[in-house]
Amino acid sequence: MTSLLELRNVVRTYAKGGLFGRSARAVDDVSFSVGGSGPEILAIIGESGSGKTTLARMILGTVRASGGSIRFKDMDLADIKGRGQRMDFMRQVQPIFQNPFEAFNPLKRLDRYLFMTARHFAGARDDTAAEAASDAALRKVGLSLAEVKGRFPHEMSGGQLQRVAIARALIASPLLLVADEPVSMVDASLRTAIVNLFRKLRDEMGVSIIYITHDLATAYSISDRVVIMRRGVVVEAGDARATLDNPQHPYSIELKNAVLSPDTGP
Ligand SMILES: Nc1ncnc2c1ncn2[C@@H]1O[C@H](COP(=O)(O)OP(=O)(O)OP(=O)(O)O)[C@@H](O)[C@H]1O
Repeated sequence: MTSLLELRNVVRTYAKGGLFGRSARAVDDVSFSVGGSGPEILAIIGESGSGKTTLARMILGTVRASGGSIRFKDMDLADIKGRGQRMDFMRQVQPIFQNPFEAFNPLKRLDRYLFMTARHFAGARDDTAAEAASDAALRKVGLSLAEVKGRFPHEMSGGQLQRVAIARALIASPLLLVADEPVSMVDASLRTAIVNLFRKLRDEMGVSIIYITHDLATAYSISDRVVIMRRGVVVEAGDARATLDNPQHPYSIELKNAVLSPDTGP
């Protein structure tokens, strides 16, 4: 089985400015794959500035790699051309952002986003079809269209809104979700619900998820594999439990010791 997503020696540099045109590597020679043996949750773990968001943007195709290759289902992202190919890729690879209040325009009703996605990515031809597709997706995240219709973002809680964002992504029937710190702005009590939802999406809908986080505890509880990054470089990668139970790299050990209290495990 070929991987759903494969990164090989991916590099992203940014100009540092200054007289000599120096550049810095936000992502430096990163290789890993996702979904080689069926749907999975891969956590990318690292502290602020380790290059996680840059990596997510390259996978979503919104930032170009400066070097290396990113292949989605055997198609190099650099070769995607024209609106048709771009829309097809966007349908299959959907983003979930950190702050759902920033993901939605506060002046726009939430159902507008859902209906628009249903029309663009789920082939809904009229209002009835768009409503049906939206309701079906909302039900997968424990909501319904009746609860969301006509409401503005500020009329929902952070946890509800993040579930609406996930439902919007699901309308497209994606194969891969790229979730960048999706629970860091959500109350602790709702974090587990969203984390459990990701598990359900993997198991029941066959969606693979790249779960980007600095939180080792949630990464441990949901991911199948982990990639630990520091300053743009992968320092350790492997099976989630094995890696986080027994980290080998000094940075991973430091991260584990710093973040987790002894009684919460891993
Ligand atoms: N557009 C940009 N221009 C210049 N430098 C950038 C740009 N985007 C990111 N960087 C730099 O690349 C490095 C990695 O940033 P990135 O946001 O990917 O890290 P991160 O792990 O996601 O951090 P955080 O969790 O704080 O978002 C940082 O040093 C950052 O300053």
